[in-house]
Amino acid sequence: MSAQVYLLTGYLGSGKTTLLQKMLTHLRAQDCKVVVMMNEMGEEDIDGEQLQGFGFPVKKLLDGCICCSIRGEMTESLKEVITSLNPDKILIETTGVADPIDVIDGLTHPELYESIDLKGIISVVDASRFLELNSRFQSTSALVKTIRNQVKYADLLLVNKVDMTPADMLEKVQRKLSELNPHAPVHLTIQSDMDLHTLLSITRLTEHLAAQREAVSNVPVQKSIGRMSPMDRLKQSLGMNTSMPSLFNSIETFSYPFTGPVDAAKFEEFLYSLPKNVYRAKGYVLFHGREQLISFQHTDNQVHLFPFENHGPKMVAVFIGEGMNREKMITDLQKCY
Ligand SMILES: Nc1nc2c(ncn2[C@@H]2O[C@H](COP(=O)(O)OP(=O)(O)OP(=O)(O)O)[C@@H](O)[C@H]2O)c(=O)[nH]1
Repeated sequence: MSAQVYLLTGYLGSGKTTLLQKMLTHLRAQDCKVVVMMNEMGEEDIDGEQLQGFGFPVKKLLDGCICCSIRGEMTESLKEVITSLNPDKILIETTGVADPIDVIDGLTHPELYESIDLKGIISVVDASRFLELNSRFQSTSALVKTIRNQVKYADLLLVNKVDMTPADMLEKVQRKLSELNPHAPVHLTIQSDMDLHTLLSITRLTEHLAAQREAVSNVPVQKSIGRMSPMDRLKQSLGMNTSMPSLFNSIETFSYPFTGPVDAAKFEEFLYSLPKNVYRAKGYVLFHGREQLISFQHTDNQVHLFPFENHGPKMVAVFIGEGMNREKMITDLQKCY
């Protein structure tokens, strides 16, 4: 059985550890095998110390951010945690400056894919500081992009520190959050306090959105155009693909198990022609006429293929993106054999 993974994200000091402690108190009362993975930027593990008393193993990833410098370490730690502890649930608290896209990248390592069930991305927002943070840095800065992605890709938003936030500011924060992510349920909280049964029953928004997408494609255009831009409306009326940002803005992943060796040139061509909404592809594949397993990596239209010494991993491809056309991608992959 795969381990249910909950990813806690949110800017520095927003209330992630406070929430984690509440989740652990709740889970301690149940017969549940839990592992906590904590990531801190420095060499000192401050928050981890606060979690020692709960009786669950705490795996620490220090001195780097799991979304970048120690992403590989997170993958290795996860593999080790899953094989040695076989937990029901893994709670991962990221650093405040981690971009969820990159963390998902670390979580979707082809060797981990089937052992992990990402239940959801929970984002804690400090309501008293969100507007200031959002405008303090240049809108193009990497940090603002990260802060926005923490909201944009959340499956559930905790708008925390409501006790420190004036009512008019709170209203503005909520408006801004719903512009960035119109789909995630929003919970206003003090000390990250919310119903934990609801929190733990979270599901990925992409699952709902896929159902919505199907429903939308079956209804007359007029019924589905309410939230589209004029350009998208025009495109849809012409039968073209729309970007539909407000409808389908959520990061999703899927895996494709290869059924045998593929043609090297065709597969490389497939990778190079992946559309821009596929942010990442990676996995292991066998090519016709070659014995060695090949590890492949695709990002931003760059493709890297290298022989992989270890024959252990399965032949599988993992994709990360937004609004991906899975059927077309699978059809194209099947043409590579
Ligand atoms: N007033 C107020 N303080 C809060 C609230 N939630 C959390 N805090 C306090 O804010 C501080 C930071 O909370 P943490 O839970 O450590 O935040 P974090 O997101 O884990 O912080 P980093 O690990 O630095 O990213 C702590 O002192 C908390 O007690 C709240 O709703 N209201």
